[in-house]
Amino acid sequence: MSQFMDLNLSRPVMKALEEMGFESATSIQAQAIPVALTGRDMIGQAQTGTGKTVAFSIPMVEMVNTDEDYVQGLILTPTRELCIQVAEEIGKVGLYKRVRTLPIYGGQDINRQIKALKNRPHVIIATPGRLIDHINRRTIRLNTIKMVVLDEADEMLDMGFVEDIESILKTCPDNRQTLLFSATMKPAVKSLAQKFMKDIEHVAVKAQEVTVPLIEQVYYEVPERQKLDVLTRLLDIQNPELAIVFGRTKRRVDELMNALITRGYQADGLHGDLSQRQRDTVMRKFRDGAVDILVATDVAARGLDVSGVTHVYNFDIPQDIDSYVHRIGRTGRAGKSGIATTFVTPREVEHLHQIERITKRKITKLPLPTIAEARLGKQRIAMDQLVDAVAHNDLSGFKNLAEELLEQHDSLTLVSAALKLLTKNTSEVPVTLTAEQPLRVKGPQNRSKDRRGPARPGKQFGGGRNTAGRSGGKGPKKDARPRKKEPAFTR
Ligand SMILES: Nc1ncnc2c1ncn2[C@@H]1O[C@H](COP(=O)(O)OP(=O)(O)OP(=O)(O)O)[C@@H](O)[C@H]1O
Ligand SMILES: [Mg+2]
Repeated sequence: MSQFMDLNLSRPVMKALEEMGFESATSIQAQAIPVALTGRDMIGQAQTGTGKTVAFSIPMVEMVNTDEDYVQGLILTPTRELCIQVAEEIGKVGLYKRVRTLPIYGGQDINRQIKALKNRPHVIIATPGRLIDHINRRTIRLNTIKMVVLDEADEMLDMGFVEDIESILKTCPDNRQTLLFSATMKPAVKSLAQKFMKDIEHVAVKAQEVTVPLIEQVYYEVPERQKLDVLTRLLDIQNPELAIVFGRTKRRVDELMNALITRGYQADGLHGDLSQRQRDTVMRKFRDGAVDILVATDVAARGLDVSGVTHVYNFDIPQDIDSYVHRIGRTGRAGKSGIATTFVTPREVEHLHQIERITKRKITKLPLPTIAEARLGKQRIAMDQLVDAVAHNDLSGFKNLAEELLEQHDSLTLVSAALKLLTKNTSEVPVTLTAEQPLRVKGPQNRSKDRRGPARPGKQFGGGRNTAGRSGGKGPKKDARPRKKEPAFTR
């Protein structure tokens, strides 16, 4: 464990880190920060949830000269939610240095952004599409940029942002510093790096495994039409603090969210067809714990850091192995443990084994949960609620009635009745979901349904070359128009 103290950081940054409650630097922070502070270009790779955001936020904040009122730093992120989150994190690191930050993302009123730009932010955090819009309108100029960070660089390339990113990097001064971070890398990133970075230092935290050991990984072989019952049984048994359930398509996410609500769970959905206002509301409710189940497409797979996510469920097996790594990485963050559960239909079992082979990690097969186990789980939840009420509620207004009841019935019967009333009885309400086709990505004719663009040798199910992915040469896709970026069948 390294101390931040050893990294030669400025006082305001040290004070901010202290306030954030960080005692020591994580491995990637200890390794990447000194390199980045020298001004060198860097590729940083470390497992999910290991603090890469702070690893680039510190050098960024240290680099900014707050005596100057122009944009000096740029951070690109693949999704809007991540853009907001990274802006908040860097805002915290830069608080005492008074670094002004501004998130710029699609779906938000552009005039509001133009107005906010008048406050002369030092660091802009942006999704590529919207940034390009601003560059074209000349409302943002990048000729004063000293440092660029690409967070989740591989994902941005996968999403078809390659042309946008190239044109953004071309607009920045040649002598800028470029940092690139992700938990997963692939050849396309290397070729981007070769084109736009100089004298690159590779900082990779040597991990035994691609996935985080603190995440327990299990799977269930379950026929498509039984998935919902199995999920609700698991939710009853496991009673997650917060859970993310990943579905393959937007339709799937909508249907699943409604099904869970029908069965009495507090769920909400996130995907690219929602308005930005809806997306913001969903994320806020999930972060506040007002909903405890977030049903989402892969739009939530990358970078999102919500504390309290104890469980991730892959209701549908992800389209590729990197997506698996990032999805399950929404739990087991910052040293906490988590459980990642994947459903595979009988025809998809081979995909699961491929994930095991490539991540070099066994995923344990478990027997399907029974109705009896789920019933017991629900009763335990009811019991917890009752015990919680005993501990945290002022019950004085109920005591007279309670005494009256105890004159007529014995306490065992009364408590049992209270438990019965508290036990959820909606978990088996029949709901039908539209069936998803099993994952098949072997032949080119199936690839048209593939979320991912370029071939990723050894990482993609089936291994063959992709012919119709998202970066199929159809030009840049703007995040201002999420529908284009997120094919209906994928997100
Ligand atoms: N030095 C530290 N000590 C304790 N917690 C930390 C430290 N640095 C970061 N964290 C916390 O760890 C969590 C994960 O950090 P972060 O989101 O940066 O991970 P990441 O490596 O970017 O993961 P991903 O690959 O999923 O994007 C955050 O809640 C962050 O506040
Ligand atoms: Mg991250």
